[in-house]
Amino acid sequence: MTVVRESVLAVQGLRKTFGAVTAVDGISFEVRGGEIFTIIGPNGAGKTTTLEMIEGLQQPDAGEITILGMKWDRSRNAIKMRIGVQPQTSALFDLLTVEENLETFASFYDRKRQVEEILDYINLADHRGKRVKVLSGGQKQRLAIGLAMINDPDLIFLDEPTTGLDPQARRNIWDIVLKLRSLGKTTILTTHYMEEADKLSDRVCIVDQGRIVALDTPKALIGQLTREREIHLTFTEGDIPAAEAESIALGNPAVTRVKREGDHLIVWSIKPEETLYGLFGFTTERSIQVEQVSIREMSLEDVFIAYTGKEWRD
Ligand SMILES: Nc1ncnc2c1ncn2[C@@H]1O[C@H](COP(=O)(O)OP(=O)(O)OP(=O)(O)O)[C@@H](O)[C@H]1O
Repeated sequence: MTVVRESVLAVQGLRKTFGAVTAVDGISFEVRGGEIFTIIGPNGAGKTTTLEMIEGLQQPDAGEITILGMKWDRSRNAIKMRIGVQPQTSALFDLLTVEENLETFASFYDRKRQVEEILDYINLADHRGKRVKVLSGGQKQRLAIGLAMINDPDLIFLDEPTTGLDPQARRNIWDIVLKLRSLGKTTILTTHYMEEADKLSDRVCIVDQGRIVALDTPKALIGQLTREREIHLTFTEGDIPAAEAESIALGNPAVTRVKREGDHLIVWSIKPEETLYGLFGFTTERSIQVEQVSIREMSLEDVFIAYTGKEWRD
């Protein structure tokens, strides 16, 4: 059975320029209920500007935004009640405690979740009495997400919630994002981290220079790439067996390219299993020992490079 989920956000032809800079250059997409939808792109790609226009914080030069069936110009208050925007950590009240920050934000809304419940979701119950100024970067980000959840929104916006955090603190944020999905919430996330987009997202929208270069599930984006895979082999007995294996690999029609650096051989093949089978046939026959073998999986980073021709930098 196919479950058709309703559209919670539709963006059509969004544009924004700042003087000579076109920050957002005709962006269109649709987000369905319950999705984690990630906008990823390098610095200056237009992620924040796109998000802020959708959040009603910046006025687009052109384009249409429909949130939960409503438009900003006609239903500003109704939209604000049903969305949650993660504030910058600099907007938290430094001298108030975690709990007091949550209570203050809760007082702005009629519909709200219990502070207790939010403390559990963001895993800060043990730190509820601490002032914000003594929290770690990761704890501040978790509190900021908690503040975005306080009005029990249907749609939550998280703008680079993990930038600058260490790997463990980033994972703690991922857990919260996944919890949001299990609560049935829709999350729109921006990030520079490809691995994060891959792990968390139902769909990823890759932007570069204000335009969408690719949009799909991480699996589909990676699957659309060439079937070519990179095989790495390191030979125990050094350069000579590696050079022989190089010539065997070059004779395989599935192999598109070979590169050898001393005892290390890299083989690009559109049929990696078949190529490896051939190479292992040769090494077994010649009693050549292979120290290490690996096949590099394609990632969203390869998708970005394939679509833009540019290297990715975090
Ligand atoms: N208020 C502004 N005035 C002038 N230029 C702006 C303004 N806001 C954004 N820009 C420019 O628009 C482009 C897109 O910026 P934006 O912040 O949306 O990108 P981003 O993808 O969020 O980048 P980052 O990952 O660095 O946050 C950049 O070239 C930026 O310098």
